[in-house]
Amino acid sequence: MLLEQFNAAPADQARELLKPCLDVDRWIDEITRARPYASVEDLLAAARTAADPFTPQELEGALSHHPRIGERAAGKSAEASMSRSEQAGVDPRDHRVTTALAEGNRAYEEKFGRVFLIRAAGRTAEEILSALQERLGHTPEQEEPVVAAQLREIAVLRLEQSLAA
Ligand SMILES: NC(=O)NC1=NC(=O)NC1=O
Repeated sequence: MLLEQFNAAPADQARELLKPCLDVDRWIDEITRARPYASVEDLLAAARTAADPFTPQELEGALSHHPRIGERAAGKSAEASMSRSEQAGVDPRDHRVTTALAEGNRAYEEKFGRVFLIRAAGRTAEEILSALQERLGHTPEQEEPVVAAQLREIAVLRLEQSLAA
């Protein structure tokens, strides 16, 4: 959908485009209500700051839509196909990488009680693994803003893609 269409669309269609980017109603509402946007950059800037900070409940809800790193999202939904392309840097046939990621994901989930989330697009498996190791050393308080920032980065990338589509 192009910017002009996004600006002019009925609110529920605008919301449908935003939801696979980041499933936080307050974020979707704020961006939808602030239409029309003069440029794609203005819209992406709004996406970077809307509904900031997220509540813990909003974070948990949004995280539930993201498959683990190294696990291919199944299905044909916009979300699943975007997730698969974002994780293109992780070769599921590279057992060293997939094993290390599986172990890191498990350790992270044990420590933080939620899935390890990272903006995977543009990152190699090695870069993801080193970020995972580094973040395993965080306290929950240190980690929460990092998770929120990664969710936003993914949301902005997905929104940019959806507007170009
Ligand atoms: N657990 C994750 O980090 N998942 C993901 N990161 C992305 O960039 N896309 C995903 O699906």
